[in-house]
Amino acid sequence: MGQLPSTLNATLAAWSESLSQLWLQFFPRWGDREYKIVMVGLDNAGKTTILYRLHLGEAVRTVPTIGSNVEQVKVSKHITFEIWDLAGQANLRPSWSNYYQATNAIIVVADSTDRARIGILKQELFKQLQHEHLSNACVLIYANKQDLNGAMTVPELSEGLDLISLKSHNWHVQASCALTGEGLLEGLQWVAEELRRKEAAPHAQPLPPPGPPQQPAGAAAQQPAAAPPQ
Ligand SMILES: Nc1nc2c(ncn2[C@@H]2O[C@H](COP(=O)(O)OP(=O)(O)OP(=O)(O)O)[C@@H](O)[C@H]2O)c(=O)[nH]1
Ligand SMILES: [Mg+2]
Repeated sequence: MGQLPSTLNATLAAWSESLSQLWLQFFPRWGDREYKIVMVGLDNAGKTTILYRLHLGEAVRTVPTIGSNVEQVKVSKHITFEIWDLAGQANLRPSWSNYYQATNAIIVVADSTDRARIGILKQELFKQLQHEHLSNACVLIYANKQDLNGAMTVPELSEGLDLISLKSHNWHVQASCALTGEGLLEGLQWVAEELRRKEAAPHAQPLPPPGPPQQPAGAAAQQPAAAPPQ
């Protein structure tokens, strides 16, 4: 059999690629899906430790984050989360909203031993959830540092954050220890289930389409995956 001319070959390949992209767009359950998650919380809560525990499977040494870290975490065969870890220091919190566009879920990390600042975390939580780009996001709260003496239990933390009055968003509190990884995947599985449930709902608001990661306005330069966390 004769060979197809190379231009025809290239055209056929391009068509085939476009068709498969179109297919994935209309039948996303049959293709891979990527969702954007933003992780916030006060300084020293354990956000960066959580991100790298999930991404690398080990506890890394951290320094306080200035800017952000972002990594991909695969939660199932077809679902990948792009998780943004933001800086928790008080003067850096105003930058959080620069990252919210097209966010599917927000993770709030609490240092469960930090009883003194639970009121500040509550204020931040309720303030952030008023942001228009988070109106359709579900909320996972990690009650982190459960390995430490005096850590608030999940009911104690829920009360401290007054979650009973949080009606605008679906939320879930997950006990966790970032050093061992305990509870981290369970939390992400809740998020995955929430997103699946929303997509399956007959009148679900459309989720932002999967696509290349967006560089948030004003975001700090990203580190390569292998660089040590900030
Ligand atoms: N015992 C214990 N220590 C933890 C846990 N998670 C994080 N840490 C420690 O808490 C400290 C702060 O952790 P980070 O991950 O840097 O905190 P962060 O929330 O990213 O802080 P910022 O970047 O300043 O917002 C580090 O010394 C971590 O090792 C945990 O589950 N248990
Ligand atoms: Mg950090």
